Amino acid sequence: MLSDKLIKSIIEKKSPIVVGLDPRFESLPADIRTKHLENDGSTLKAVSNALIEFNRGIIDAIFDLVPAVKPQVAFYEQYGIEGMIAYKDACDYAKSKGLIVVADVKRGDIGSTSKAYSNAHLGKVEINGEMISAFEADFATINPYLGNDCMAEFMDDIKTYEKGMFVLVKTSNKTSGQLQDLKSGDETIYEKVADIVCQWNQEICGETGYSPIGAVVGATYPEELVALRKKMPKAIFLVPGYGAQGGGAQDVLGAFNEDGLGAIVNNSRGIIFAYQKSNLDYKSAAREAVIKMKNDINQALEQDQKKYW
Ligand SMILES: O=C(O)c1cc(=O)[nH]c(=O)n1[C@@H]1O[C@H](COP(=O)(O)O)[C@@H](O)[C@H]1O
Repeated sequence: MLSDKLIKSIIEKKSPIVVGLDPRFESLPADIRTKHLENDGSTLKAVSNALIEFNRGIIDAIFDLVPAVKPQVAFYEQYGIEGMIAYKDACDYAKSKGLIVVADVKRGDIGSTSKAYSNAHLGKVEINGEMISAFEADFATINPYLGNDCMAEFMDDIKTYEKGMFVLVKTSNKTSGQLQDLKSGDETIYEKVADIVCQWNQEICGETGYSPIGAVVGATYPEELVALRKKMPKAIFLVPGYGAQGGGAQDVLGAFNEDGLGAIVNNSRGIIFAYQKSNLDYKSAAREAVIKMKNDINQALEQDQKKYW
């Protein structure tokens, strides 16, 4: 089961970290930008080729240190079809290096439309009797706003192809409370979503005790992380908001179970653009940033008596 694969890789690499592949063309190293603009002019293709070169460099620099990467589709989609070619390359290249890929697509619609999203990112499409993969990720991020049936449509593919999903429970952004913190009866909306995740966790769970149905909870809400961890013991938490959004090692401690497992912390800009605050080239700077993040989190876990290894 995918949750077992992720937990085992976290243990093997001693690294509960996911690197966010969220490239912005204007922030890429000048030599990469110049080379591709010279080759292809001011075109979407030039950008796409630059993103491919940049991402491959990042993946080469960090694949032995972390279990997973998380490409956020918006950074590719903005460049149209050419951008999506770079998105697919990020997924495929990461997988070729043994990494687990979290497709940050934040999908969810009426059931039948969700099924099409699931086909695109986790499952396959049928063409003339043949089953073919479009984008082949492992996990997808899911927006639960439309309710249970929008999530249920991903379950077939999760079971058939050993995939998983991370459901948005309490997001890291400033105004996440505007809807998510509203009360319905005794519980907030995000607690209601957590209840749904728990129900899915009863239905599917791996030998490590963790389910491939995980939860997104932001590093920027450390108290909520603690409470939600107790509420969803079998869910792996995807924790964004570390680094650029202000979260640090102490803030994410609550995401981990007493066994020292159960969470992967995402950092995108703080790793891929670490070179901007360093004298190193972009690959070495990304590697250094991952090592520092790993040490910081492991040290905090050790002090909290939660370190697994
Ligand atoms: O689902 C996500 O990954 C996500 C959820 C959330 O609550 N907050 C959040 O920042 N994210 C994503 O995590 C990444 C954070 O990027 P950095 O702030 O650069 O580390 C982006 O890809 C966001 O879209």
